[in-house]
Amino acid sequence: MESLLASPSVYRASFPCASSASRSPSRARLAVTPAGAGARARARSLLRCGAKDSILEELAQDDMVNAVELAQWENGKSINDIAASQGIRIRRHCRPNVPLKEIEEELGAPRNILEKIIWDKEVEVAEGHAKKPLKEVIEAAGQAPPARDFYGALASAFKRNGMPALIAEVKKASPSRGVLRENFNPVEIAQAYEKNGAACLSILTDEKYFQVALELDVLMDLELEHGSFENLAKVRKSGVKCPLLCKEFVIDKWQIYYARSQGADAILLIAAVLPDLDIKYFLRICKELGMTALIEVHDEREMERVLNISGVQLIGINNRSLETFVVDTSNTKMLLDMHGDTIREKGILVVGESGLFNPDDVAYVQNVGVSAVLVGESLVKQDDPGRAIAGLFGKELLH
Ligand SMILES: O=C(O)c1ccccc1NCC(=O)[C@H](O)[C@H](O)COP(=O)(O)O
Repeated sequence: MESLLASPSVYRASFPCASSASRSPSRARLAVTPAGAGARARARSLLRCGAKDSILEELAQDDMVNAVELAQWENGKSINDIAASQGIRIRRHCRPNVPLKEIEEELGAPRNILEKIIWDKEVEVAEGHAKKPLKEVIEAAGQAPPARDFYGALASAFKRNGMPALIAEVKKASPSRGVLRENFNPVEIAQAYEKNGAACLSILTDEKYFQVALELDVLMDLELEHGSFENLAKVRKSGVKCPLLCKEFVIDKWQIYYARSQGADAILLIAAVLPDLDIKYFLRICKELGMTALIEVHDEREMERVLNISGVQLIGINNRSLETFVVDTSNTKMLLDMHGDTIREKGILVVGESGLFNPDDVAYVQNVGVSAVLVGESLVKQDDPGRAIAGLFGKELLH
């Protein structure tokens, strides 16, 4: 773990971002990426001027980053330019210490709820860095009990049941659905899910948008609150054995180390938010920590991007657009009809996410090639979320 403790100064400066959006965390990362002698030399000198970071060293020695990515950095493109060139519509403000009003004068209001969530997350993560410096969080991650095998648990549950493995979601509320469960006891729900055959659990850690019962328009005007990983830690400490997914809006490595320190075995990476280089870098961190990354896509462009990244084991296809909230399960079929062969060749396991309510829905996504499902609303809303699992699958799941 020691090799991860210190990073070159470009990394230490990544939060808060420098004042201009062009000096972004992603850009800082690009500064140490390879693909050509110049890049390697720059990477080496950055590694020299800071301390050792094994992930950076590894990135500096292989060809994970292509020439286009490097050229974008060399031409001084901002994180938002780079993201837009990859079809990403979510913009970053990269100014966590600036009042939102000022940011909105420059960028306009957030274009949708996902962008709003990310803008708030930038502030929350900067506060996290200030309260618990990265070094401390990395040390805590290193001292946590080893991560459980999230991918392996899904693969064996799929085999055992002949049905998609279940990642059962522990969430109180969501931006699209409001409050799902008034009497919310995350530990009780997690234990009931495990008892009734869930292979893994997904724990929402965003406090503002997933745990507060408010109408969307009110939510959009709220003052910022701190994120919470409390439920994750509580479930981990309760004796639940299932591997746990930290369902977070990850934009910075601090969140991954923090999640690990709180007991997460897997983390969500959203392709609609993260440029390729961030995904590659975060995948490396997950690997070092023994964690699984669930990489979420919603459309064809995101799927193509993710399939071009090596080391991806688990792809989630979200049937819900996080920008419009429209849910359409045929999205999974459409993307698997197009890319199923490549996915099978690469041995990637696919998770069908959102909008699954009954055995027909589960059979539908299974028939198009899904090996696991991520389900929240249809379970958590029931009086007995554990027993609701048999209702969802049309039979009891084996442990
Ligand atoms: O669900 C939302 O409203 C939402 C809004 C913005 C970002 C993410 C959001 N949800 C995350 C998810 O996609 C679901 O929690 C997950 O896939 C489970 O879906 P469901 O079974 O439909 O609760």
